[in-house]
Amino acid sequence: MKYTNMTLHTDKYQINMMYAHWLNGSDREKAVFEAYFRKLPFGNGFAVFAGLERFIHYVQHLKFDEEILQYLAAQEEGYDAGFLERLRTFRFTGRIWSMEEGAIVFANEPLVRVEANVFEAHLLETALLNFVNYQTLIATKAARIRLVAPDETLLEFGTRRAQEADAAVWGARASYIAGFDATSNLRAGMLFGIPTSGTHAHAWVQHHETELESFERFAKALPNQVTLLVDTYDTLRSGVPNAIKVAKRMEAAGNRMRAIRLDSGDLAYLSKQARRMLDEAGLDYVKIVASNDLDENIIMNLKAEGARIDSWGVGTQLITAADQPALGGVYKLVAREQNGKWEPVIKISANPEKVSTPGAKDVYRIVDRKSGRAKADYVALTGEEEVKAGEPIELFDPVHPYIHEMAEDYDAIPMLKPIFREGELIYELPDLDAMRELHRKQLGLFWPEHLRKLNPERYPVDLSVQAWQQKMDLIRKYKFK
Ligand SMILES: Nc1ncnc2c1ncn2[C@@H]1O[C@H](COP(=O)(O)OP(=O)(O)OP(=O)(O)O)[C@@H](O)[C@H]1O
Ligand SMILES: O=P(O)(O)OC[C@H]1O[C@H](OP(=O)(O)OP(=O)(O)O)[C@H](O)[C@@H]1O
Ligand SMILES: O=C(O)c1cccnc1
Repeated sequence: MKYTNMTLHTDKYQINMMYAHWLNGSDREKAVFEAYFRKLPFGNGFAVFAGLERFIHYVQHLKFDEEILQYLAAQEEGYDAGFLERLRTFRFTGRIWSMEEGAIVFANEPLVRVEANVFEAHLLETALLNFVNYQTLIATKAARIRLVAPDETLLEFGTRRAQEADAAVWGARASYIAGFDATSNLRAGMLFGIPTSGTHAHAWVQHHETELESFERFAKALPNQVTLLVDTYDTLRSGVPNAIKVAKRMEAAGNRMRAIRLDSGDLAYLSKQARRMLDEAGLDYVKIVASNDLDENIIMNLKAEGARIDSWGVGTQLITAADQPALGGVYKLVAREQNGKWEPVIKISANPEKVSTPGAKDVYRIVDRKSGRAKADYVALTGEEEVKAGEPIELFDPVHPYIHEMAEDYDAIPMLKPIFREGELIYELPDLDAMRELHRKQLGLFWPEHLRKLNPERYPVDLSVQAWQQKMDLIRKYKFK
């Protein structure tokens, strides 16, 4: 890579706003921004948060080096030399709170909160949204696939179709957090410690005189890792019978074939036939892997058809989030410091869903003590004490306020964790297996109605009365002044 410094991985307007703040002398005024999305992807009932590790690394390594400063100096904006000098010593000195990777998250709740001088807070927007929107999208897609295949092995095969190299490795990581078992991408394996797995391509078979010879040679080369691709010529007449011959020879030498792979045709029919043939040959331990443009809908259909598939290889549809290629996460200013005091700010819109919720906020997952299940997420202003003390709180839907109830016997789990304080990293990033475990445990908090793939029941994200009241007051102020 020619250039790995990510500091200019931002939209030019951030630098222009930083410049204008610097010229006006407002660059050290404090601001609070929150990142959230307004609509869940894929019609799903939840999303899986991911992207924090990359964001932390980015924040820690922000540096306007000589090459960057020279590039900025040459821009037609004509930035003042004093501004460039200010950038030379730039580092992030603020505070950040975030959801943890693997957490179950919802629309209209803060996922990341940045409290910093406005100069620093602006710079982070683009990269933060870029990382979190993509990784959260892929983790959510992976979670949908995991939910339809709870007991099978899931292999991430997407690199060749990913939107370039970063998407491949970070997408592999996001998939692993949300329940995939392995990736075919060795770089993702090496960078993040994700288990890796690989079979062979049709080219291996085509490169030999006969399919049987190709299978034998492959089995000889990798006796502990033999998965044979059986659909190059004729799956049931040639591929499976040849694989059986090789498996039997392996048995005689004290080895066991792992699996066969089906990559075309009717995967339900072929897997049932192949299973029967393998079982009849006494090879019930040889597993069946399937691939070929799979997604959660096809996998669910295949299972409903009684397909005998132990392991699913999923590429294109997962890594490109093919049915929804972007998550619309946004980063909005919610408060600013004025004469040493915090002042909430609002963005009004003709579209009610786009009216922002003013004030710095925390998110609590309200878990009913009787059922042990999550009832709602409760978004409260950062200073509010009732929910922290477990006092009765009113849960009401901010879009339909007539829908409300009191919560009394609950545990409130604070969802936003402190990540940076005065520019110092204070969060210990868990390893990937701990993130997977966190994800699995969080899923267990929800009723299945909120998790189902098709038309899930909407999980409530409620505003505290104070947050709601403050929003109403500001709407009135701007609408009627
Ligand atoms: N029993 C089934 N029910 C529903 N969908 C299936 C079933 N079997 C396979 N599919 C899916 O149908 C699609 C078939 O795609 P397509 O016709 O392009 O594949 P093919 O012709 O079998 O193989 P190739 O990839 O070599 O073209 C794939 O997405 C596959 O996963
Ligand atoms: O289908 P995906 O979910 O993306 O999974 C990865 C695919 O990549 C490989 O085939 P390749 O793309 O090389 O060729 P093919 O499409 O002709 O099978 C593999 O055999 C899978 O079919
Ligand atoms: O290992 C495999 O079988 C594999 C890996 C990537 C893409 N298609 C298949």
